[in-house]
Amino acid sequence: MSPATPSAAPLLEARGLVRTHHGEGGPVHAVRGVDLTVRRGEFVAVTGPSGAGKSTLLHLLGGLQRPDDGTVLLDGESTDDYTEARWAVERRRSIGIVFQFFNLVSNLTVADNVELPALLAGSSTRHARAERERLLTELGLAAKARSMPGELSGGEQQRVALARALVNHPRLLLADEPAGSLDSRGTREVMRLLSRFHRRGQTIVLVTHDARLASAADRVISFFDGRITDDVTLGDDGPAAGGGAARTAGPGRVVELRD
Ligand SMILES: Nc1ncnc2c1ncn2[C@@H]1O[C@H](COP(=O)(O)OP(=O)(O)OP(=O)(O)O)[C@@H](O)[C@H]1O
Repeated sequence: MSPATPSAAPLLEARGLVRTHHGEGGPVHAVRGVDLTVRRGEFVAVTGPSGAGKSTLLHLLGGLQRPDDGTVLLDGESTDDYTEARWAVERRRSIGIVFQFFNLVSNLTVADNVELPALLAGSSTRHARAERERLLTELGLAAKARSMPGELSGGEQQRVALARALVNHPRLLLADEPAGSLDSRGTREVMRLLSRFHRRGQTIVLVTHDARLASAADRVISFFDGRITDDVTLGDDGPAAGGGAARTAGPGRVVELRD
């Protein structure tokens, strides 16, 4: 199957995003004015050194943190007036998130971890179970449905987290260093799965400090000191939409991550 062709309509837009953290050591200007447009079907990687502000940016895009200035638009709609509750609904229904440390509910089985967001979003028990079975089978975890998260390897836990993030068919998947705590095998597996879901049309924004992982995406944004410093569409002659100087690059893709 060939990669999904992004449509013209932006799924996600950031305009002039600014976020300063106020810690004990004084203000940290984590995001200093970011303009970014992500089209439906794109797989965008945001890469840069530790402390560049990548996680903060991802948190702003998913409503986990609020910007000091600027706007996030989802499907063209401003989120400026979104309450925490509204963002929570958005994350339950249309924005899936995977984190470096999985964030599974440790006292729920694998099956329940995956079903829970579906039930919270209003799915029937039957539908939630069917979706859970489909995803766990696809991710090679059907035999682990009754296990507790702590009984699984890191790679398996991250696959459960991926199933949980995808169970409601979100428009957007945000991934924050999803392979950051995995060994090389687990890393390859997670990246292969991200590529697979992307080929089926899943829009993904991946944050990683690892440039090799970033090259599994079809667009790579370099982030440094709170700003976009480069925006490259890989293996495509068209410019990337919005934010930073777009250019194209053919070679250097990490093809072995694809299945
Ligand atoms: N809640 C917070 N309070 C204070 N400072 C913070 C907070 N969160 C992040 N920072 C600081 O903001 C800067 C950007 O952090 P962020 O986690 O966004 O960067 P990153 O590029 O994702 O880094 P890493 O790759 O190490 O996760 C860092 O200097 C970090 O210490």
